[in-house]
Amino acid sequence: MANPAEQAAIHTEGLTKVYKDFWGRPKVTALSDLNLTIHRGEVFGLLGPNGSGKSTTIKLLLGLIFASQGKAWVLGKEAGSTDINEKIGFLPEESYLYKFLSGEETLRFYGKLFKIPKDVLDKRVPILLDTVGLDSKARKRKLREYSKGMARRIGLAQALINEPELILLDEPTTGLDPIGTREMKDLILSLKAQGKTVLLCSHLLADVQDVCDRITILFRGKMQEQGEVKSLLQVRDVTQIETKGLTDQQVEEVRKFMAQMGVADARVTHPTTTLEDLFIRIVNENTRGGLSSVSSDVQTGGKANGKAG
Ligand SMILES: Nc1ncnc2c1ncn2[C@@H]1O[C@H](COP(=O)(O)OP(=O)(O)OP(=O)(O)O)[C@@H](O)[C@H]1O
Repeated sequence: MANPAEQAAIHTEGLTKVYKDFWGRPKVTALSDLNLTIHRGEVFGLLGPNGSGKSTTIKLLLGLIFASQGKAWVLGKEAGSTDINEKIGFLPEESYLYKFLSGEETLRFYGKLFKIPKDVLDKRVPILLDTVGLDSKARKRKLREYSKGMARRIGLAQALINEPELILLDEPTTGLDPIGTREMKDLILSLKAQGKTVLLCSHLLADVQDVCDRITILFRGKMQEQGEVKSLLQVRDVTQIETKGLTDQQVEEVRKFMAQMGVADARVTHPTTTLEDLFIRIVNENTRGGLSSVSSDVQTGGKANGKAG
């Protein structure tokens, strides 16, 4: 039988973290007995309110802190093994990038840290900047002039500089407007299409619902729920039939038919869209070039009010 510790992108068994105080006495149980298997190629969501143990889990997977009990494997090796770090990309909640470097210089700098040859970087850097939607003006500007959305984009490009197999994203849509959020979600889906594994930590439930195959919900360090997004959200005792273009009279016929079948509380309504879809449709309808032209307006239009962390 396949061994999940070797095969899975991430596998944990009884993973527990107890933070200790200055005197070495147990202070906070941040993570308790986490058993998790994330398959290669899936987008997996780690959900939970503030303080539920999401960042602790990421730090354990990256080998930045040690488990108090249990074990974690990443890409078939024990978490923290030096030879797997180069296969991992990480976008922290706050990107600590150098404010005096431009977007392009930032990527070259991190590329050099990974010892990526110059000729490879010459090709990869512009492709990555295109991928995250930083145009030719934006990529030359210093990060201290970047808006929060731009800082998030360059943070993601930096996380991808080593062409990682596994990408850990901590609150990737923080600070992004609805258009930037939609683009980030599309990017996550394109990473999945390239066969990458993505672990997405967030408390923004709509974002997670849109892109994740499976999720785990953490609360006070304990796993509360785990499964496929679709099946977790399915309301099993309600049947929904969708169709287009029914006249009011036809709707009335349907209602009568249901009543004849003995269905007392049938609701025949029009579905609602999401606020995000509505917002993006309005922006698209009012912009000649659609979404991409809006994001480049935002990048070049002097909206550099936020700070790159
Ligand atoms: N270094 C530390 N020392 C002591 N307690 C800590 C430490 N780091 C985190 N904690 C505590 O562990 C618990 C889990 O924290 P963690 O940062 O993992 O949660 P989180 O789900 O990532 O929260 P957030 O969404 O706010 O980032 C919290 O109670 C937190 O206060």
